[in-house]
Amino acid sequence: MMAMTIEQAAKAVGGELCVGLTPADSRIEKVVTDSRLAGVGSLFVAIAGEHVDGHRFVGQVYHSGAVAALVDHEIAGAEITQIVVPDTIRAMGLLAKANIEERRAFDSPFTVVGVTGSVGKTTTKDLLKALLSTRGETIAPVGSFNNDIGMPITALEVNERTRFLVAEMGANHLGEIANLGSLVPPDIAIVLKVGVAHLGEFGSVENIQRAKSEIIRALVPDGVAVLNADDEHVVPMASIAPGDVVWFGLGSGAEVKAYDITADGRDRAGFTLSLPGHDPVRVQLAIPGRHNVMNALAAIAVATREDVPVDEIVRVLGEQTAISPHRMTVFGLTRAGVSFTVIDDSFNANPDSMKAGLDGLAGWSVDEDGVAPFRVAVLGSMLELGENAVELHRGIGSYAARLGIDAVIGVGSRNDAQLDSLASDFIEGIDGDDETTRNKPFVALVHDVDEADRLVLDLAREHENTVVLLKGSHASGLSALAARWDANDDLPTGSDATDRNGEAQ
Ligand SMILES: CC(=O)N[C@H]1[C@@H](OP(=O)(O)OP(=O)(O)OC[C@H]2O[C@@H](n3ccc(=O)[nH]c3=O)[C@H](O)[C@@H]2O)O[C@H](CO)[C@@H](O)[C@@H]1O[C@H](C)C(=O)N[C@@H](C)C(=O)N[C@H](CCC(=O)N[C@@H](CCC[C@@H](N)C(=O)O)C(=O)O)C(=O)O
Ligand SMILES: Nc1ncnc2c1ncn2[C@@H]1O[C@H](COP(=O)(O)OP(=O)(O)OP(=O)(O)O)[C@@H](O)[C@H]1O
Ligand SMILES: C[C@@H](N)C(=O)N[C@H](C)C(=O)O
Repeated sequence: MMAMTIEQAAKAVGGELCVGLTPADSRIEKVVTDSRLAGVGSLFVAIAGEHVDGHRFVGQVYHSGAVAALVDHEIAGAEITQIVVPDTIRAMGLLAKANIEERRAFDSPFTVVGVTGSVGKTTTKDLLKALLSTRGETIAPVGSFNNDIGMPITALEVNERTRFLVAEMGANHLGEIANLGSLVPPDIAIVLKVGVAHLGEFGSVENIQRAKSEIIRALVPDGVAVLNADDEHVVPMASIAPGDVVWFGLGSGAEVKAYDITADGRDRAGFTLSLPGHDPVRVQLAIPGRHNVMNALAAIAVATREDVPVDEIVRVLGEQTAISPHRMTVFGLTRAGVSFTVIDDSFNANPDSMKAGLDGLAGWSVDEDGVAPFRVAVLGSMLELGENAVELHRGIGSYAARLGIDAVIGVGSRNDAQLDSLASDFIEGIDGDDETTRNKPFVALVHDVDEADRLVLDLAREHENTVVLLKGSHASGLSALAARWDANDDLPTGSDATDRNGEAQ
């Protein structure tokens, strides 16, 4: 972070300073929210969580070298100097704001790129970090740290040497992006897509559109809006842009545009990139998922604006295989003597990203021995969709069948009736869809990930070249199954495990 003393930090957050054994003019080196990460020069922000209240650790962090604690009530007897505020999360946001203002006042170029959208933020952030890092030190969030805790944590890493900050801004309520944008106003703001993620919380697509447009309103004067030209809900945001608008997409309205899109047998997309003032150039993405063409275009729009040469863009995107975990991560697995391929897209789910994941699975073609894939979709329920949830789940079941997916396993829950019922709606969507009845996939409803694990093994034993997509909301537990498979941990035991898994016990 930028040079800041405890006293200055207290002023920035409007807190009351309770000076302990650390002098008020001690410099803060970094900000942590976890006492286990506190070290010399740390400011520890105490946050009350679901399991423990971070205030419990205020007494300890002094002994790890921390210089101050941000608290919502004074901890009596603690040696460390404390800054007392009404709300520590809010205060951490104000500290991040002060950090960015300090950086802007420092005499060297610095650019904040804000990224929002219903899908693709983290992927775009990862691609952007790789591209902008070729021009200067770039800070970007860990994973999808995109809320009022994660974004300030990221912004507080900015120091004198930082050239770019990529700030991911997420929301499931109106006003959240406005808040993030007021803390860290972007110089460039990307709006990827207005979809239906968190439709239940937002109430309507129009509200999602309003929420995403908050990032444009938060732009600095003359800030640049990078907008999806193909999304009817994003296009109107140009009317509130304070400066230049850069359009990306596949249609005629785009200036940063992809055409002649192809995909290899692992669904890695290639496309011809058209950029104003440049000859068309071929780009091959190293990450799977045709949907990532749009994310790549948004990142390219910013990169070209920041003078990353086109040949560098082509090279970086062609080499960038790693994005944040559980997003279309592909790995092979031999489990209980059975080999299959996993596409782990289990970070979360909504109808747009479910379709993208299923498209990715459908995009797999014959293996090197010419064996056609047996494509299995293991789908957990999608949460936060409100009154449209049943219909949207049925629509996904029917979408999977129409893509020709060979097997659909809905993963419900023994403990959560809503998760269980929505998972069964995937199957209902297939059963009730006349257009798919002639070519129906194998379908099954299971009630926990152990059952899904065993069933996938059965299918993979029967079918050579089985490819399995894992996709569901966080609460569906599929990311835990992905982690279990990645580590190739033991098979679950269960009443029928011996029969099903034979030698695996
Ligand atoms: C505060 C915190 O970090 N919480 C994390 C913690 O939660 P939990 O309640 O279990 O915490 P604890 O009770 O264990 O601890 C409380 C605090 O005490 C600290 N502490 C603990 C032990 C100890 O020995 N010493 C300590 O100091 C501890 O560090 C805590 O500070 O753990 C959970 C599991 O790992 C985390 O999930 C939880 O993280 C919270 C939720 C969080 O907000 N983290 C941010 C860093 C963040 O940005 N996380 C993002 C999630 C982003 C998000 O939620 N986004 C919104 C909007 C998305 C909208 C988008 N889809 C769109 O369409 O725009 C969302 O609703 O999804 C991430 O991790 O990805
Ligand atoms: N442009 C896109 N169109 C459709 N689906 C997409 C797109 N980009 C990503 N996805 C899907 O969404 C999943 C999550 O991607 P990513 O983490 O980049 O999105 P996000 O917006 O950051 O999500 P969150 O808000 O939950 O952090 C991907 O694994 C993929 O299935
Ligand atoms: C976990 C949270 N950030 C999220 O993305 N929730 C949605 C509903 C999901 O898990 O799919």
